[in-house]
Amino acid sequence: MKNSVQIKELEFSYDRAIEVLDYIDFSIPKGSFVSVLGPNGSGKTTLLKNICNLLKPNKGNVLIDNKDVRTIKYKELAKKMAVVHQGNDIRFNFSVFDIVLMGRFPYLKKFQQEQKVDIEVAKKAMKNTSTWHLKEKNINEISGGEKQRVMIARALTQQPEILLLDEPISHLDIKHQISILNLCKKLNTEKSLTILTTLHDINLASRYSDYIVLLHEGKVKIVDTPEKVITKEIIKEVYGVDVELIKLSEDSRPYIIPKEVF
Ligand SMILES: Nc1ncnc2c1ncn2[C@@H]1O[C@H](COP(=O)(O)OP(=O)(O)OP(=O)(O)O)[C@@H](O)[C@H]1O
Repeated sequence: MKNSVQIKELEFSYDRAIEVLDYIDFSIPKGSFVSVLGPNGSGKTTLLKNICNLLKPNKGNVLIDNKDVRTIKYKELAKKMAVVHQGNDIRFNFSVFDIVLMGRFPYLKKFQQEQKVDIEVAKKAMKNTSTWHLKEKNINEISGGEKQRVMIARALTQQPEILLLDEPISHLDIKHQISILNLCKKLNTEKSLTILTTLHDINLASRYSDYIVLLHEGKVKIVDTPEKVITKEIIKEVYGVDVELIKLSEDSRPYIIPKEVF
């Protein structure tokens, strides 16, 4: 199987004294759905930022389709990979539609106006993320969950081959959590879009992922299928929580219920 992303012997620190990522080495097969899990501060966001070339590793490198990400031109990379970061503070008063349409920048020449096709792509992405009704609103006058969906629409407007998502469902209610993950899964199965997402919800990660990368204190504890990663022993070791595992009859995936509840 071909790999979309290869992370090779990667090490990173914000200040040289403290290693934040320590020898990260794994590959993401083309068209797979991969979740990055791990406790607060384990390095998930930092890893994503290294993968999309926002941070530079101290050692090792990231290959996208066998090319070092640091050698790929900005627009070329933006056609391959779209990223939805956490936070998304936008200082200017753009309309939601203008923000989504900005996702077409890799396809436009300098000062070139968006064409009909660009508008159609943006509209489709907004319909898919249930944000079309927000199109005329000011980006700073919508809710946190709505903004999160708008930023996903913008990323999809880039028509990438790889989608990197940092906590994409953290502000969403259960209905929108499921609809965003279902959309990702649909694009993943039907269009072979490679998905790499950080998540905190272990059960949703188990339900949707082909593979889970579990980070612990800046190191990869395990990369494997949900069945192999989500065990009582591993969850206890990494999160320090006792859990019960359950399996539903309709799928073979493990789900957890915490035991330490009073
Ligand atoms: N800009 C920064 N400068 C210095 N240290 C940072 C910076 N950003 C993060 N860190 C530190 O790097 C480590 C990893 O942080 P990171 O945000 O990658 O973790 P995370 O797994 O995404 O956490 P969370 O689940 O809380 O979002 C933490 O110890 C954090 O304090």
